[in-house]
Amino acid sequence: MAGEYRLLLENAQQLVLVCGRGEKYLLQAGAERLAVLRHASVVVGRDGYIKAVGQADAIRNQFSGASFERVIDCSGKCVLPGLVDAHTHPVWAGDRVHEFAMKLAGASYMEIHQAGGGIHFTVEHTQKATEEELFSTFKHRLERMCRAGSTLVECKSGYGLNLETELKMLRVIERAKRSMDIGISSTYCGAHSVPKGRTATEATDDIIHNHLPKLKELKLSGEIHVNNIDVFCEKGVFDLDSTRRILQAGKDTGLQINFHGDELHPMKSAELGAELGAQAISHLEEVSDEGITAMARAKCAAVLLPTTAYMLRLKQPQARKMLKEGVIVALGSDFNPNAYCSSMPIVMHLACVNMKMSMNEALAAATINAAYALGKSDTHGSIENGKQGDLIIINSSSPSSHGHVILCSSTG
Ligand SMILES: N=CN[C@@H](CCC(=O)O)C(=O)O
Ligand SMILES: [Zn+2]
Repeated sequence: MAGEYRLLLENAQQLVLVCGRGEKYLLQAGAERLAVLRHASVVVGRDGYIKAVGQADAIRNQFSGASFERVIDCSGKCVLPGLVDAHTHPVWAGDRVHEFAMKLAGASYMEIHQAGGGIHFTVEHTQKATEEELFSTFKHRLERMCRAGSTLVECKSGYGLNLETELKMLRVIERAKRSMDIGISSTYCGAHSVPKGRTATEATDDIIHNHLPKLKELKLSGEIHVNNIDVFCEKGVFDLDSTRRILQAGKDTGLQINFHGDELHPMKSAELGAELGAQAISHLEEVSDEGITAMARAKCAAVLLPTTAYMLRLKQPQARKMLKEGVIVALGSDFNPNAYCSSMPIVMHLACVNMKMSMNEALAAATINAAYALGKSDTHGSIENGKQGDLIIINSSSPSSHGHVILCSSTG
């Protein structure tokens, strides 16, 4: 085949497609049998999309007359789809390392929050920071994520709470979306905490009557395009009723529902998410059995966050039960000032050790299923013709050994 192409990754020892038949997600059985080709190659076109995947010999013959901007010999190496991080809070100012000492001394996450620290501390500093300062630290954080293999990252606002600062955060995320070689799914999380001096009902009304209409206006003018809506549905933060009102209003504005639920207390968040048609719910350490059943039925992804349970010494989310019941299990780093982990390989490792997921389940959860949680599994999360050429090469012949990412190519 003649023509000009961007990239040829040639003769990988293992080309881990994850899936290869247009699957939108993998349940337990599918995750156990990931699609893998040996001695295989992949071609990415100049538009950044995958044009061919197959045995190295067949690709060599098929593209014998073609030219490539870059050819990489992947002999002895392993190629995987770029990792997808389905939950991060990466835009903020103000270090909270002092709270780590408080937690080690026995304070709980909620005790610190209720005493005006935690999210409130970060909000105070983020409100004062300039857009430029926020962008500069955010950019470095994204670069670190990319170096660890993430090529698509969900990024939340939520340390502004007032409209002005929420928009500042969303503008920063939008700027990265347009200027950086990493995919971003942006989330409006104005209901991350109840602002000091307000009730949850007042905050809910403000979000519904002021924040969401403004987001709609900015979308129409092409200034900011947000993908998801999030609420921290938790005892002492937003109760089930306020959560329902905000999520429904967000959905009516055209946003995908993707929210924090059942983290510290059982809230029936999973049941609510399934009823509202949520694309995903994160955390779920305290999910009920009925909630798990409802999520499986509604094809609502569970975004599990092993760093949070580790950092806060919470009980682990019941990954095994969710998988057994047919829930789509995805993973996220939950990168935030309280859980400073930008590496999806570490997240996958924690998921295996602490949540008892198999290595293949963790890989499916950090690729195709995380892409599904963001409504992007048509274009991301596996190595298939027509998908974005987001690929990582590791200097190891097997995806599960201790290889390092040596190239992370994202077409943004
Ligand atoms: N639980 C709520 N939000 C974050 C933590 C944010 C913070 O503490 O700054 C989470 O997902 O873990
Ligand atoms: Zn979070």
